[in-house]
Amino acid sequence: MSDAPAISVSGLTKIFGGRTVVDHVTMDIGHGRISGFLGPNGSGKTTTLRMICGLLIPDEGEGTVLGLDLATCRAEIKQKVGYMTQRFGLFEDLTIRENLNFFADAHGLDNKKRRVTDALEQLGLETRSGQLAGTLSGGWKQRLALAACTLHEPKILLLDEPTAGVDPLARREFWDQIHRLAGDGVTVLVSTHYMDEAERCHDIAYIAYGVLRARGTSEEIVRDSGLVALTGEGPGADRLAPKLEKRPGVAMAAAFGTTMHVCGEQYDALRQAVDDIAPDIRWNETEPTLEDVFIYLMRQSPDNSVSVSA
Ligand SMILES: Nc1ncnc2c1ncn2[C@@H]1O[C@H](COP(=O)(O)OP(=O)(O)OP(=O)(O)O)[C@@H](O)[C@H]1O
Repeated sequence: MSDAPAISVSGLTKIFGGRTVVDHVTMDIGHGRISGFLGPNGSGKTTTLRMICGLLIPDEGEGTVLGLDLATCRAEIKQKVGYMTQRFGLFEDLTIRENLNFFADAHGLDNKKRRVTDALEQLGLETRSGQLAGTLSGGWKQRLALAACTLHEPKILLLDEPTAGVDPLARREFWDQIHRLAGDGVTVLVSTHYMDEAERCHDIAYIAYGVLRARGTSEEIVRDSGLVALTGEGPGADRLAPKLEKRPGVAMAAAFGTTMHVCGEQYDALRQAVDDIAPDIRWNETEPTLEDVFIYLMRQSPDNSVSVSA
């Protein structure tokens, strides 16, 4: 395996109708890494994934995927990458096995029988291979979709919100599967809105309205944010958010159960604000969460997702 990153893009940009929806995104992803791709709706995650897998041509920027040039090798890249789109299309009135056979044929794969049998075994679906895909639960559908887009044994997997709307146990099992694939050397870039999933990634890229705002492990992202946080406990603590958010020094305030969680850029200013507003509440310093950082970054980023015409 070469030392070069599995995915390396620089200045990747996409413009739709005069609006820059991906704005000079630069990132590297190492082989066998699981990178989480997070950001508000409409921030350019899908568009970036499509450029990386060769489906969309960037308006600016360059990159390589498995050493192949994005500008000149799009056809080869498409063959080496597995891309699971949002609402990946399974045929509901075909059985599990028939769906897998279909995707194997669509890719023109050799050894179809072996590939489909292996996929069924990895999924634990051998005994149910004759079941109609339409009768599977949401979690199993997503696992079948993952099997369909890994039949050609891609070295890179791009997953676009693969577990949206799936229950926690099924999401956990799906992620076990992703970790197994990464253990076999597959590189994964996966978009998600779930914080628990972000924490299961080796590292994270956070994009807000086209601009990459943070990159690193979850610890690095929290540390680099420079945020500080306090948690308050006591009578009425959970109702203080509206008052606290108006105070200078308070970037965010939110109730968690009966406690109040506040964040700011400077400890002294944050402490002053909470002591002024709620001196009877017990305030303790806590670690900001990844979610705090993402909401903070999102609020600081100009929302370009709605075009305003004169
Ligand atoms: N083919 C297209 N033509 C015009 N605008 C587009 C096209 N595809 C995407 N967009 C716009 O580009 C922006 C980025 O969309 P994209 O789907 O990449 O965001 P996203 O981060 O994946 O969002 P979500 O989290 O909601 O899936 C959005 O404002 C979207 O409306």
